[in-house]
Amino acid sequence: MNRFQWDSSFSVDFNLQNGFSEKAETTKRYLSQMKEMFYDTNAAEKILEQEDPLIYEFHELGCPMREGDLAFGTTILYPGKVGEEYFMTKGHFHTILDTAEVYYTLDGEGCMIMENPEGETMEMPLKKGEALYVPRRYAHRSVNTGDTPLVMFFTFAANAGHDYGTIETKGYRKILVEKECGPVVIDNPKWS
Ligand SMILES: O=P(O)(O)OC[C@H]1O[C@H](O)[C@H](O)[C@@H](O)[C@@H]1O
Ligand SMILES: [Fe+2]
Repeated sequence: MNRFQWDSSFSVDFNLQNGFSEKAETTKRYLSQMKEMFYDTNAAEKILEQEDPLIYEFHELGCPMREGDLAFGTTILYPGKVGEEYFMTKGHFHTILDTAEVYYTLDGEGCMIMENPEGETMEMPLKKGEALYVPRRYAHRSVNTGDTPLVMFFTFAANAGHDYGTIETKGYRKILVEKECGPVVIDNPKWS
């Protein structure tokens, strides 16, 4: 749905603390929709016996997928864990692989896990007040390592597209888990 005139100028409210907007459309992802993505499937099943927690939600503006436009919005990733693994977004490659993305952390703390099709991986902290550049060709998944919502503003080429398939079937090479010393990046035991 195009509620905005993308060939004209417009402004949108985004709350600095919670990322919410009156104008944007909300999409919610619950644990039941992504339980296979966490490495400890038993821990996920156990949580789901009691409740189906909201893992994250994002707020977009229905930008047309046109070359030259910029899609933007916010993601609110809630704190929590499935077993030792922190709540995270599904993550994706862009269908047009050669397109980058910028994230600005409005609140909370976390980590961006990235990998390219050649298997090179990168992890970068998401810190309140910092912008993070996700380069072309890298799949990106954000992880909340704190105990408050991780709130991020993002923008990317409107025609980039989302490719979940590769990540959904193979998973990420690296995952972020909580150990006694704090958050640690480890090899994904489920990765194949
Ligand atoms: O697409 P997901 O991995 O579920 O993440 C949710 C959303 O958050 C990101 O910030 C992206 O820029 C959005 O395009 C994306 O759809
Ligand atoms: Fe993206």
